[in-house]
Amino acid sequence: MKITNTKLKGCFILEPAKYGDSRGYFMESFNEKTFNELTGTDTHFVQDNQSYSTRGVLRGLHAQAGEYAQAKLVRVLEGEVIDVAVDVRPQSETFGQHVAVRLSAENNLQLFVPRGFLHGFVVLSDAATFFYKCDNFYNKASECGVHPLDKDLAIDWQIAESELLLSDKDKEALSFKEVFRER
Ligand SMILES: Cc1cn([C@H]2C[C@H](O)[C@@H](COP(=O)(O)OP(=O)(O)O[C@H]3O[C@H](C)C(=O)[C@H](O)[C@H]3O)O2)c(=O)[nH]c1=O
Repeated sequence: MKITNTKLKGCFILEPAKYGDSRGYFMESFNEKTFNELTGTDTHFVQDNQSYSTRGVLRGLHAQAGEYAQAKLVRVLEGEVIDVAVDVRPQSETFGQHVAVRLSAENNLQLFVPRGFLHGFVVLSDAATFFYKCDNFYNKASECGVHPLDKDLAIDWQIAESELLLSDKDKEALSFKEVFRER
């Protein structure tokens, strides 16, 4: 397992070791001991999520607030996405900054999104199966979101806006400044 820092403290890109042979390949896609040693965290995931989306679907930017905040380890089982994590940790020096990482079944990369981040992704391939581990349970009442095309965040989703497909919830999401007005 290789780990790479991003410009956002605690947000890492991980690449599992892949063992190929004449049959195909094997990899440990996740190992708690290895993960915590490499990230220097004491993370225990409790819920796995999976979603399937066609090209242009954008899910996000979401987070759960307060005691139900979730760290996520995200990866793509099929297809390709641009995955985005936005730092909204109140005291962070990189508050409001984001990373955008191309994750695909091909490149086998994973992104660790710590608690205190907004998260979202857009599908670039014809379809994508997205899989992620969460270190806290789903709690609908704690859900919060920011519009993914927010002008202040200025995220480059690398796809024409005309191709995007958002849920009504995401279309109606507040702007970054409306959600974090006190900053
Ligand atoms: C997140 C979640 C949702 N649901 C139910 C609630 C709805 O009936 C249905 C679809 O939920 P939603 O439209 O919020 O799904 P996404 O738009 O993919 O949301 C996710 O999108 C971005 C990428 C994230 O990082 C979050 O994990 C999550 O917010 O699944 C559950 O039952 N459990 C869950 O953990």
